[in-house]
Amino acid sequence: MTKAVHKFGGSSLSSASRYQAVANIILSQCSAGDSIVVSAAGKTTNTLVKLWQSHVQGDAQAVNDIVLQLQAQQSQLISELLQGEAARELLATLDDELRTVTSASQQAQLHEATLLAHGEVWSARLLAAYLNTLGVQARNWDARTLFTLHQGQLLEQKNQQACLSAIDGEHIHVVTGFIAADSEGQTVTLGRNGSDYSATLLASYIRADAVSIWTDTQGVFSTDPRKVASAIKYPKVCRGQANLLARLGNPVLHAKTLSPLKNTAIKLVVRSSYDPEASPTEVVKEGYSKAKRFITTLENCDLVRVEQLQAGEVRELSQLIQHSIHHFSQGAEVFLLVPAAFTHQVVHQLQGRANLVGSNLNGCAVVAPSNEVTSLYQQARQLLETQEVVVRASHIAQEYALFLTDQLIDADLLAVLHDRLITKGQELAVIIAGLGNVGEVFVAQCQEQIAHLQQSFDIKVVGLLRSNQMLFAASGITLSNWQSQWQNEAVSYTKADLLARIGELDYEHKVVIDITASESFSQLYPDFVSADCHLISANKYAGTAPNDWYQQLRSKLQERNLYWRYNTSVGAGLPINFALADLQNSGDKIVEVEGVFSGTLSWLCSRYDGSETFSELVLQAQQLGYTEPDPREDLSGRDMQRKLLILARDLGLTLDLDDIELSPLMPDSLAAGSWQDFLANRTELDTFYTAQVAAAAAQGKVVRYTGILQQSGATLTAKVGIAFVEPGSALANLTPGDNIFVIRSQWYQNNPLVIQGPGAGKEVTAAGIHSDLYWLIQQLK
Ligand SMILES: NC(=O)c1ccc[n+]([C@@H]2O[C@H](COP(=O)([O-])OP(=O)(O)OC[C@H]3O[C@@H](n4cnc5c(N)ncnc54)[C@H](O)[C@@H]3O)[C@@H](O)[C@H]2O)c1
Ligand SMILES: N[C@@H](CCO)C(=O)O
Repeated sequence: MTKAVHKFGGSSLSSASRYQAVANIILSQCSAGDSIVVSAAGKTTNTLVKLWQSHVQGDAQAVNDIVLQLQAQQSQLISELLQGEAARELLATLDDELRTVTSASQQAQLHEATLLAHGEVWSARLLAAYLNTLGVQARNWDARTLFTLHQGQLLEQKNQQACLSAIDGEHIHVVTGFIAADSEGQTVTLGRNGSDYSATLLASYIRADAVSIWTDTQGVFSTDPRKVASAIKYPKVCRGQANLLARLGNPVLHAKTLSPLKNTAIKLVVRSSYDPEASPTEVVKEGYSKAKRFITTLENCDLVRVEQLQAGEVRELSQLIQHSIHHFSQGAEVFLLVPAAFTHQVVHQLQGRANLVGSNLNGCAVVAPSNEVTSLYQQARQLLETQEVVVRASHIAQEYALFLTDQLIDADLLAVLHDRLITKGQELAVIIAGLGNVGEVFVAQCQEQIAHLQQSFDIKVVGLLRSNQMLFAASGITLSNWQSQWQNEAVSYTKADLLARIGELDYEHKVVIDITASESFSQLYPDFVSADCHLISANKYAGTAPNDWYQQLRSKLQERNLYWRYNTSVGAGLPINFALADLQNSGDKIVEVEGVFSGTLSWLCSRYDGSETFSELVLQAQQLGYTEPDPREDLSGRDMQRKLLILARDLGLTLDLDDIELSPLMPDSLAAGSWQDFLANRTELDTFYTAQVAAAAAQGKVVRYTGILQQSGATLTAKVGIAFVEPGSALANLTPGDNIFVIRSQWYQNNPLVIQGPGAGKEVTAAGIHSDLYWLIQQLK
């Protein structure tokens, strides 16, 4: 049986609705035998610390006020989550505990760690009780009965026995984080981020398979994503780098968290309790992931020079102040980087061997693969200089460069540093789905194109997908002979297989390029976005999906800072979406887009002169690679209707497909049945079309298939259909296969902006997809 430990931090439990979200995660991801380690809800620990300070200052009024505040907060959580007896029981216990706190304070018998422990005890008790009301067999554990320390050292054997006998396979075990007991049974705390440490300790004692740290960020990023929007979430980070980051200011993982995992195969992942579907970061053993680039910031530290630093002394000091301390040697001297609040304690402990050499320092550290550190150090130094940041001290080591400065590295400066130092030298994994007309040409062009793009970005095609088989190679497929690799290595796959392979990719960036004509493939987009993939589509289904689904996809992309390009879905390689976006971004207001947006229908109408039947021409258009897999998608007007909807949504309109009026270029009788049925009855199409031609000719006109999107005040016109146009007009004189987009806007009112050119065809479409890929890379660089 596999066992997992999940840890939820304070922000994940900050309100009743957050508890409910956590319970949902537990319901969907946990099974009996799993353990849930919890921190104190929201800011409860801070409030308890304030209570302690008021007690120390002898401020009885403040103690009372804070007790009332805690009572109100906890009672509210209990009452919102539990009912009846379950609620009454917890409220009564809470009252008893707070009464004991007040009287202990009055009698000067309050004990700091015991007081702080209440936060975790309340969370574990409430979560277990709430899970029970949901029908989960949950049990709540006070970690003081599981973890014992003697003189600051864990009693490993005793703890392991206690944990193994407590954690049975029948329950979900909700365990308090942060707290333990000493050998006299007194409460001790495990320090900052102590609950993460509790989770990995418990996992090591019960020999769990995996630990998930659920937090408010989606994983480990190249820098703080709250400050830098373009921070890159890494799918995998090595334990060594994670450890170093923890000591150099990255708040996601504490150095201590990793120590119980040493010499174990326990998997550690960091994921978001706010977005459980988002792919996590896995912290892996050395050698299981390439080293990445990071930049962290440091605030308010002191630099202390130490004489004769003993082995293990830094660990003891970290234990003492319950905060990780970074140390390094420069020349023959050893330095400690200590959070300023603890310098006094550290200097005191070192008994005359410590000298303060810099105080109130800020700064940053660049953590990177060792062969890149020297050049990054030089670039960072120069950048800091140009930004007029005074570097008081710096240090370069094998895996990082450290800069200690007077000024704070604020979000703007961090964004500049991140942009110049971290986003370079990254890799993009490309997954191409659909190896039909366009897809095959795209892959053939890829070899040369990627060599060209490679100059600025490392790109690897890692996946090729057909509807039933895929070829996946995480280190890259050799494009010069992908066909023979396909013959030997392609395997059939399910959606789950595909998502698992994408989830395993150790790349900074990933993109799925959809060159299928498959609606079901487009329905996987939300999963791709959850796996942090950018999207490029030639396929029109996602862009024309029902509005709610479409909007959710857009928000999800935005939340994750991911891009979606689909320029070829309208007008093939023509820059129509670019043009509309540019006009709007520069303040213009588009009032009308009119024209011919189907390569197939343009080709058919322009080529038809009566010398060949219309259906004969349809088969030729299919051969030329203009049509959709089933050309009735074109003849029905549906494909052009989709294009008009994509344009309308780009203009900010909230429409669905059926809001666009449509008249087909084929008789309704041919819509049903298979393609073979269509072929058997194709004369019906010929009769239909000749009738249209005759009707147009009677008016001195010719047949074309056109579309219009027009906004006039509150009136919106959106339709595609058969039109009879003047023989000399621009619509009549299109080169067969060309599209034309006539754009009227505030700025292009009387003399419209016209974009015209090939609107279908495998070469131009494949080239258009390369243009989308190029655009994506420009954004990522
Ligand atoms: N042909 C053009 O000129 C043109 C222009 C612009 C956009 N497009 C769009 O490009 C897409 C591809 O067009 P095409 O002409 O190459 O079509 P196609 O039918 O020749 O190729 C599509 C390929 O996708 C594969 N496929 C289907 N479902 C799949 C799945 N679930 N996973 C992986 N592969 C799958 C099919 O087996 C087929 O090989 C369509 O969406 C089309 O609308 C085409
Ligand atoms: N079948 C489509 C392909 C381009 O989207 C057309 O003819 O326009």
